[in-house]
Amino acid sequence: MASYTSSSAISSSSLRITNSMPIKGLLSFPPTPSPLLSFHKASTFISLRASNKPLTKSFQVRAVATPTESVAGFDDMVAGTERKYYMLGGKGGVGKTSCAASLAVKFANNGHPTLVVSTDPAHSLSDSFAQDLTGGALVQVDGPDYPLFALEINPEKARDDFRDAAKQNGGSTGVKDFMDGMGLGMIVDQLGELKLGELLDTPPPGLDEAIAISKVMQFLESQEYKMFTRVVFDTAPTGHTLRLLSLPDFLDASIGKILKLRQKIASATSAIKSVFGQEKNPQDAADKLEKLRERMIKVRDLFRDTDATEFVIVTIPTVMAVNESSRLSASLKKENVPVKRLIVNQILPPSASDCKFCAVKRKDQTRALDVIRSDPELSSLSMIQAPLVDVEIRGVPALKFLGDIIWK
Ligand SMILES: Nc1ncnc2c1ncn2[C@@H]1O[C@H](COP(=O)(O)OP(=O)(O)OP(=O)(O)O)[C@@H](O)[C@H]1O
Repeated sequence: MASYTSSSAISSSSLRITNSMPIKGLLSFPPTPSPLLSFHKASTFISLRASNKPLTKSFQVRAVATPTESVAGFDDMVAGTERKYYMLGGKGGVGKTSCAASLAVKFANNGHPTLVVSTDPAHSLSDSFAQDLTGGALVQVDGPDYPLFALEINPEKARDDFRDAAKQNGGSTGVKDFMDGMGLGMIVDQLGELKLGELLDTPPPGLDEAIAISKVMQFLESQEYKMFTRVVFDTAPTGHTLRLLSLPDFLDASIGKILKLRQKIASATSAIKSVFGQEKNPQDAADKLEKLRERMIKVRDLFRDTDATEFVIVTIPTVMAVNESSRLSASLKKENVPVKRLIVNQILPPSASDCKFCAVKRKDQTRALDVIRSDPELSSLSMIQAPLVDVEIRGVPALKFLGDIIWK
């Protein structure tokens, strides 16, 4: 059993225990990974700080742990230099961002130039890293050993781009009215069938995210971003993710139809041509839409690529969250999205003397864990148990701490 004191480095160069309290246990700080967590003390204070920088921020994390049922298989996740994508998703508030950010930190500390992307319209990556990552551009995260960049995609901006491209290609209600007035009923019918006006004016949940992910694909195709060998997505809560999965197919079909329609209209009458003549460069708009369509197909294929992609479900030990995770797992399987791991986050740490509240809570959690073990969808997944720690997980040192517990 390892014993760490104030002089022991608990990680690669960036972190050091700075107080004098000993930590005893099998906490898996490199280089001594352990398959089990078992603590002598239920909780121990450690203080972490970035060693190469002035001690502007020092904080304490109460290290708590609980026995894990299986390990994450991080060796497998970190192996190879070809690019891999990890998408973390689950019910709102279960800890998706914390788990995604901790995985990204761990990849970066293990030699992978890593990109972590939030496609959740309610971003919390900035909060998680305690760094301003807003603005829709790549921002380098301070702290990890290898480059770690974060990107919060602005879904509204992405949607506006899409809306503009689609409008220029005949999707707007204005063009629809015009064509109606011209007696081109057949085309109007097709537009009606596409329900495009509705789609663009009140986009269904998930559209933003689909477009955001397609935007990320656009980034990743460029030479500048070729360096990233691990890409971690912090996705929106379950409902959005589920809709997102069916959206690329839907959009693929819709955009294909818009493009065909555009061709038909363009050759129909010169009057209609003049409508499209309002575009500065109609060919540009068509190309933009065609590119978006291609990226949508890539996104769809990426979700199903067993070699390159894995969807990790994050849940908490409550029956409600577990049931939702089960439905998510079923939907992902139906869509042929590869899922192997389930993180059960915020498990109460062991304690010799539970208060009444904790005892009831623990019983509840045990019941939820039993539900997972007997759930036909979830029982086959590798279950990773992550402890509830009694401080907020904020900043790289704290994320490293969490990551070293979860990703082993
Ligand atoms: N294992 C844990 N122990 C203690 N606190 C945790 C743990 N995991 C997450 N938290 C805290 O729970 C809160 C929600 O976590 P997080 O933002 O990661 O969840 P989320 O699923 O991404 O939420 P949302 O659905 O709102 O995006 C944060 O304050 C985070 O610090």
